Amino acid sequence: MNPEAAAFTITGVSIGYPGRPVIDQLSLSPLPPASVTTLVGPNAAGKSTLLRGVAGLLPARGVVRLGDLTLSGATRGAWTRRVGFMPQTLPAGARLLALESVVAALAASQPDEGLSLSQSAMRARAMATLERLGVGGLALEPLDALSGGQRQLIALAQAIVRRPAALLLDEPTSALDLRHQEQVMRVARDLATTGMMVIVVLHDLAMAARWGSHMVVLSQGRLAAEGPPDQVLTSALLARVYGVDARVERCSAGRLQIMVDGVIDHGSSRSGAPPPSLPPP
Ligand SMILES: Nc1ncnc2c1ncn2[C@@H]1O[C@H](COP(=O)(O)OP(=O)(O)OP(=O)(O)O)[C@@H](O)[C@H]1O
Repeated sequence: MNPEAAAFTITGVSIGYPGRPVIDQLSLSPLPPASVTTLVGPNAAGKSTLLRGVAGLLPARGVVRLGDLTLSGATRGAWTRRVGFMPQTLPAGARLLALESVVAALAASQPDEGLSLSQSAMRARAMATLERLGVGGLALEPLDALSGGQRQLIALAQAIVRRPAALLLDEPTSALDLRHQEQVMRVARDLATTGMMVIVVLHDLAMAARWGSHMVVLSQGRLAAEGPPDQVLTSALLARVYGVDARVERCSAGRLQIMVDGVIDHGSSRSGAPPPSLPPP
């Protein structure tokens, strides 16, 4: 168990952009160490804004706490060493090799760690992280030359190489094939079993239900629901938050499946009809 393992709490948090409030006074139940929470919600609900705010990349009001450390009270270095963040996309134009970029992410945490890994130890840890994600073969490739999915895996390696106590992953599987999706979610779960608190933004609700023990649903910057996925995911929630007519069923393997029957328009239900503003086919 990670000795830094501690609950992650978000209380009365508001985050936004100049002239554009997005997250409004959000409070969640404490997210315990050794857990995977999935963060879901419609486009523009504020999921990325929330993660970026609690990662310390956007100004946030309210209290974000990891154990006895708070976002507002910690230095940026102390917070980012303990709270790892994987953005939706890697910044464009990075000229580094993949391995160098992971070493750089690790090196950035060194002064705060109170220990100084040698260059070769950092390279070894970075290489092991790439191999764990199945992309050791990309180590000497320039980031600019990688596919979208490959860049996503390198971004994940950069986030986890520091071994943070809390890990925030923004749609880590959006560009990945089925095998890599499975691999990434397994890594997230394995990291949680070492004591890490992991939050993962996902659009695939069945995947979110499968991999998370706790689900948070955001809608228009506010909390729509949270709790165990099989209690949160109901037809009523999907209608209210996503505007779809859908059924939630358990398949023979015991996993939740979502079957969407149509879009809810003007009070119609299960019509499957296009919105009235569209021309007839
Ligand atoms: N840099 C920015 N400046 C101003 N507004 C922004 C900025 N980034 C996002 N927004 C706005 O904040 C709101 C929430 O966006 P956010 O990206 O957090 O949503 P999301 O739930 O992650 O969406 P998606 O599922 O589409 O990725 C949107 O209305 C968006 O237009």
